[in-house]
Amino acid sequence: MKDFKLYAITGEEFHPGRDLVEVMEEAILGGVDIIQLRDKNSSKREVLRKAQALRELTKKYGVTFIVNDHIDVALAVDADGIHIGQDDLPLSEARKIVGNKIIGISTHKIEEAREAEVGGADYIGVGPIFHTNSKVDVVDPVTTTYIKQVASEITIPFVAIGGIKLHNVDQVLQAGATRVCMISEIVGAEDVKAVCEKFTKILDGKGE
Ligand SMILES: Cc1ncc(COP(=O)(O)OP(=O)(O)O)c(N)n1
Ligand SMILES: Cc1nc(C(=O)O)sc1CCOP(=O)(O)O
Ligand SMILES: [Mg+2]
Repeated sequence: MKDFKLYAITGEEFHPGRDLVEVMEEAILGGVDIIQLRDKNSSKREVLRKAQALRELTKKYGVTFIVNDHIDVALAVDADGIHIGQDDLPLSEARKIVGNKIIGISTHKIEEAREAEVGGADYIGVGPIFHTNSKVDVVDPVTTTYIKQVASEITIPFVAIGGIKLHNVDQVLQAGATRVCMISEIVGAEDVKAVCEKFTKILDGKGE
């Protein structure tokens, strides 16, 4: 897969009154290089409509597009890939359906990371690093210790997620992460593009 650094997940509850595509376009203009559509509340038809719009946007900018949970929607809009959790379809079954599209898997402990790597995942999510209010059924924070474990052992790309903010991202990078993923800190920002530019600079080693 094309490598990435700054991963934004949609979260419309964090920008009431603002258009989804507009917010995600600002994020891309600020340096986000991969976007995931995550929508826990809409009907399948509505998720499809949003996925079509985000597919068009990400194509325009050459940004990778991932769909969370809905493999059928990902296929319908020709997304670049899917993101699945530990309770979703197993990787081997998902692979039969999506072929060589990107498959990302959430992991919360090293055994899950090893299994994902051996099973042929394209990347793993590593989290939640810190406390997060953006996911209801979330496990306790795994802390930066888990990043260190993954960084020292796992060879496929990994992205840190969960409670990551401008004020704590340094801890995440110091632990060995080179890719970060956020919902609220990005899409809930007053100036989405400016926040993403700050993250981009930090990830490029040019931040303050
Ligand atoms: C990059 C990334 N990492 C982890 C997750 C969490 O996915 P999942 O465990 O499927 O939980 P939900 O997002 O569906 O609540 C993710 N979406 N993206
Ligand atoms: C969707 C999700 N998955 C997580 C995991 O650890 O698997 S943490 C998380 C929420 C991330 O949102 P925020 O950046 O607002 O904390
Ligand atoms: Mg999911």
